[in-house]
Amino acid sequence: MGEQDMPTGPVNGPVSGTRHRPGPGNAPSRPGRRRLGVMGGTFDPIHHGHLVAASEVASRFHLDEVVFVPTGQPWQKSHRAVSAAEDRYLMTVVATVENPQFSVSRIDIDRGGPTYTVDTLRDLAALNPDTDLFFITGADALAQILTWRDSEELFSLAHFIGVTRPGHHLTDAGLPEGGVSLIEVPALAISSTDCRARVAKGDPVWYLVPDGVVRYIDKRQLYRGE
Ligand SMILES: Nc1ncnc2c1ncn2[C@@H]1O[C@H](COP(=O)(O)OP(=O)(O)OP(=O)(O)O)[C@@H](O)[C@H]1O
Ligand SMILES: O=C(O)c1ccc[n+]([C@@H]2O[C@H](COP(=O)([O-])O)[C@@H](O)[C@H]2O)c1
Repeated sequence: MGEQDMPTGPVNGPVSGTRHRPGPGNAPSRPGRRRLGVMGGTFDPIHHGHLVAASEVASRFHLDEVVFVPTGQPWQKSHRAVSAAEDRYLMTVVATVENPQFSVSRIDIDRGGPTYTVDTLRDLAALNPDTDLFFITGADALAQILTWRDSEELFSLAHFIGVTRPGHHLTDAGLPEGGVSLIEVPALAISSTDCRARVAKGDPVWYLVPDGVVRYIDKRQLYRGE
């Protein structure tokens, strides 16, 4: 099945409101350049929804690598306490260590201050010459993108890939034409919020997050008092 022929029907809600069919067909493809996926997130904790999204986009967009970038200070999550950046960073390393295509960057943590994706992409572009950047977002994050800092500049720095997420409507309405691709990924109704709540209640998170992350949460006693 060719990329343009892939099913566009809903897995967990319609992929609609698009100006083009979902898929990588409108993503830039420039010969000789590296293709680097960027998966930004708070990862508190990282779960299989993040990993499946990154893996699926890497395959469909023929990416050479996906770098996971844990946020330093996620300013749009200031209404709740976020775990220490070092814990979120280490859980992300533990979760990705066995996949040779995955890596983790500390740039947003080490920059300090509130995390803005425009800074993430500027820094990654400077560190990676001759590379095209593909920023991966779930449907919920994509819907908020016009509230991000310098949102108009984002689309000149990277191609954005919106992925389906159970309970959220995936759309590129209002976003620059050609700047975004929408794709369907295997539906995993997992959120970090739910994982934290489960740990707080004493419910298992086995198989929602990688085994090493279950052990890390336990070792560091994360989310117990929430
Ligand atoms: N189950 C999922 N399927 C697809 N994309 C996801 C899924 N969970 C998170 N994402 C995407 O991964 C990125 C990082 O998400 P984040 O670290 O905020 O996780 P979260 O589960 O949404 O966290 P929280 O519940 O704390 O808000 C965002 O673009 C988000 O939309
Ligand atoms: O740039 C911004 O202003 C901005 C505002 C909110 C979220 N983001 C980015 O969106 C990604 C997912 O964020 P979050 O808060 O849903 O984990 C992560 O890379 C954040 O840095 C970026």
